Amino acid sequence: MRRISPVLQQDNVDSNLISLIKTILAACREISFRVSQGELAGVLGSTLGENIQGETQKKLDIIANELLKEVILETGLVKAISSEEEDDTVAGNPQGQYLVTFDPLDGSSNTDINSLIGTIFSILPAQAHLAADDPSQFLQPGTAQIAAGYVLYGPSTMLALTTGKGTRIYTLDKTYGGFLLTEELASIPKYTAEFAINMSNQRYWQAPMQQYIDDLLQGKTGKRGKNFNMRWIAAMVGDVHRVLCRGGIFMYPTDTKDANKPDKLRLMYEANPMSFLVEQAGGVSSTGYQRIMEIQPENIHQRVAVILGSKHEVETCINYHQS
Ligand SMILES: O=P(O)(O)OC[C@H]1O[C@](O)(COP(=O)(O)O)[C@@H](O)[C@@H]1O
Ligand SMILES: [Mg+2]
Ligand SMILES: [Mg+2]
Repeated sequence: MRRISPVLQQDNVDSNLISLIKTILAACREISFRVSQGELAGVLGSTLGENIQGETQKKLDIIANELLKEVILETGLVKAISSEEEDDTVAGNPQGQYLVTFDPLDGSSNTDINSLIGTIFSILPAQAHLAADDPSQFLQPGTAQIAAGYVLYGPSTMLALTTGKGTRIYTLDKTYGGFLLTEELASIPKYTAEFAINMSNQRYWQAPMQQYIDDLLQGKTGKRGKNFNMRWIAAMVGDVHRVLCRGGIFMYPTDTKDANKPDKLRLMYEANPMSFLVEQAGGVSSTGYQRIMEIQPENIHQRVAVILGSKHEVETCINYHQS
């Protein structure tokens, strides 16, 4: 099985970018180790703090954020970072070639039940004309991403990574200490009979999503003419991993549950990197109205509606939004 560096070299990835990716993965290996120690490492439970988005921070959110921030900035390759757990962007080397955004710990509510969690990251090009402490340098659409990936801390620790030449899946070999390629090119089946959505929000969705789900739930005897199964992991990283492995449609639509928060998932830390991975595996990712990677971000903590996965099913869902 192949290690990461030769695979990336074969894809003609710049040596600085390879070294940045490997540094991010070194931090993820450390997070993976601490996660596997659970209560023994004292990493479970909540802190007294909240992040900028008013969400209670888990101890692991903070630990993962600090680890990633420190190692990424130490490389000297990065001009600034932006994290879900940081109110503001953090400046690095003014000469750095890259910007990194990350969700240090996705699926925080799963930490206390020993269930799936992960780290999501995205790498953008630095903007020469903007200062290292200027947050507007991050306001680039997802199409500008140079690389994106996630590390899933599950029964095994797995990495999905793209640099724009397909999405590859690696598994952490804990004896050797590095990630080995275990799936050359992920390919999301075009058709699916599996959906993922938080059904408890149904009454708060907009009409097109209500109608799409209603029709889908009718099964074989309804308009769709087939039965669907449902899964919900409560960690986007776990749901997207399933979609990459066997297809499916994952949705977190706009809702009216909280007037201050019509959308839940974050564009820069969750939606864009996952969209890049999904598109590179032959899937589709949209808000229902627009390709997610073409959204021009207006602020770093912006949230968006997300519909992603198997091409035919996502396009069917998009049609409900456009009729
Ligand atoms: O509470 P819900 O509706 O199940 O939300 C689950 C969603 O929230 C998230 O956990 C948000 O991520 P964080 O843990 O990084 O805040 C997504 O990963 C997931 O899809
Ligand atoms: Mg998250
Ligand atoms: Mg998070």
